[in-house]
Amino acid sequence: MGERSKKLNQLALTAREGKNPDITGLAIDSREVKEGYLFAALPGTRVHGGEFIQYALRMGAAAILTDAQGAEIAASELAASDAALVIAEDPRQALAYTAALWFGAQPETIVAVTGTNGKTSVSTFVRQIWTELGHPAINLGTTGVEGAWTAPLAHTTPDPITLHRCLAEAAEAGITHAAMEASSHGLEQRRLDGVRLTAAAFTNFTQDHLDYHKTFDAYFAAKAGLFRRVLPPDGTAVINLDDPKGNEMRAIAAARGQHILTVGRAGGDLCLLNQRFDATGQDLRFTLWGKTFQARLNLIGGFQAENVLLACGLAITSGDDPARVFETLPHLTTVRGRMQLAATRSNGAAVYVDYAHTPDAVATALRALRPHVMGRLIAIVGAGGDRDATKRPLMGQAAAENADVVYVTDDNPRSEDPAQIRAAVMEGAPEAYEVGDRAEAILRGIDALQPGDALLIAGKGHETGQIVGDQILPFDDVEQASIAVAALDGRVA
Ligand SMILES: CC(=O)N[C@H]1[C@@H](OP(=O)(O)OP(=O)(O)OC[C@H]2O[C@@H](n3ccc(=O)[nH]c3=O)[C@H](O)[C@@H]2O)O[C@H](CO)[C@@H](O)[C@@H]1O[C@H](C)C(=O)N[C@@H](C)C(=O)N[C@H](CCC(=O)O)C(=O)O
Ligand SMILES: Nc1ncnc2c1ncn2[C@@H]1O[C@H](COP(=O)(O)OP(=O)(O)OP(=O)(O)O)[C@@H](O)[C@H]1O
Ligand SMILES: N[C@H](CCC[C@H](N)C(=O)O)C(=O)O
Ligand SMILES: [Mg+2]
Repeated sequence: MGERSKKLNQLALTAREGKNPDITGLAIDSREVKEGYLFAALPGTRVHGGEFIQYALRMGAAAILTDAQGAEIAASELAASDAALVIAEDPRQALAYTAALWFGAQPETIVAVTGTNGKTSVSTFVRQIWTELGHPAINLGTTGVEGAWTAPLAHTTPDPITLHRCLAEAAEAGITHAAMEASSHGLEQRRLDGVRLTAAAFTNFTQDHLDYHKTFDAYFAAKAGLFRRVLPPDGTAVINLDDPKGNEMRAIAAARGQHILTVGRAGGDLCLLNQRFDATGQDLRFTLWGKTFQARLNLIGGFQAENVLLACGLAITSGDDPARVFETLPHLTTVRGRMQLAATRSNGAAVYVDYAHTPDAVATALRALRPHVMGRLIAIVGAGGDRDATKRPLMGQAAAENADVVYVTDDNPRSEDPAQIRAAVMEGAPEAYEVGDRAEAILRGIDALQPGDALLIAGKGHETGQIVGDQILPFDDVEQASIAVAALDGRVA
């Protein structure tokens, strides 16, 4: 029996007596099962994975991990099979710990970031800081695996098999430091269980994902799971105190015996005293435990200072000298698709691409640009299909309140009627121009730019495709902005 199979057995997943499978791999999807695999048949939102046990057994599964319902669904097939059956009360949790044991290795230092907005930004900045300080590092999340090696990921927080495979590959490749995003779906579905976290950060809490979590309380509880359950008692919680939910999250972390490092403008261990903006970024003055520091940040957006200080908090709590951490700040670079200067018109007007896809993010991104704009601020906004529908009018409203001109366009309609999504966004922005075709909206927004104006193209950030029905059509806001500027100004942007 292989070493990994022994570990699985040690886990004593109540394996069926007398059956001793020689496990060769793990799968969460029956279509990926190969001879000797353990298939995790999980309860889903559309269907119970138990429906696929029969297929998995046919493909050679040697063990099935499921719950009582899954076992009942496939009772007759399981009775006729030699495969070990593991019935767990929470099979997602059991799978996550099984994957952690199976893949084994993890980077020594792993930190996670949760919050409605800013996860990708903070985890990317932590990785950039670590890299500057000479640590082999990656970040993993919405933009995939980035840093010392890169790979695409389907989810912000991957399923536990993908996640633990990725962490093991990273550790085996010599990566010592990893910063990851903890999405609320990922926390709720226990995708992070078994990850040996040393610290975690909380950015902020505003509306998103109510389609999945149903209520704000349930959404918050999912995020709090990072500090209540996943981060161990001797870890460090880095908390943004400026968010109205910051104190509640701090109390949750403290009750679990975690060390606390607070970040904020109004106070905190790491306290932002002053920001002075200019055309290419900002100069910061801040204190750490009462001692004052200054640093240059070549990043647009007041909120990026909060993200950067949270990242500093994570780096410091992971053992790096604070003064050295702060010395890296002038070297931090724009996170792909976050307040990214995509093009400049020949009249000097700037075009930014940003991933704002929540009401708070749309407001924050537009407010962040205001100090940099002499003329009008123009916004292009849309909302994704098959996602929280209640945020759509609020996103429109956030655009209408914070921009001078608004274009409402399509984001990723997915299975929904794009016209209906646009209508919902327009409820909050009745004066907006409605231009369904995203490329045309970008062209029109850029055409409207006068000297001193700026345009924010919100919603898709780094994405390189537009999801329409079952298809992913190539689409890249940065590229479209360049094409539009070239067409209008007769030159390459
Ligand atoms: C709502 C949600 O998170 N769904 C995830 C969930 O799917 P589900 O529960 O609906 O699964 P299902 O379709 O009912 O199927 C049940 C089970 O049967 C299995 N199955 C299904 C078909 C088959 O032929 N064989 C088979 O074994 C499935 O793998 C699944 O385990 O479990 C699947 C397997 O792990 C995920 O792929 C799927 O992510 C879907 C695609 C998704 O879009 N998730 C998004 C919303 C998401 O997770 N986003 C977060 C947040 C991003 C943010 O912060 O903004 C992220 O971390 O990316
Ligand atoms: N600290 C912040 N406060 C408010 N808004 C922010 C903050 N940081 C980023 N944003 C806004 O949110 C957008 C998404 O940022 P980012 O990708 O870092 O968030 P995320 O939490 O990873 O999002 P996702 O849930 O899609 O993974 C940015 O493009 C910006 O508009
Ligand atoms: N991680 C986010 C991404 C949203 C991006 C936006 N372009 C959209 O499609 O809604 C989500 O799955 O809700
Ligand atoms: Mg993200």
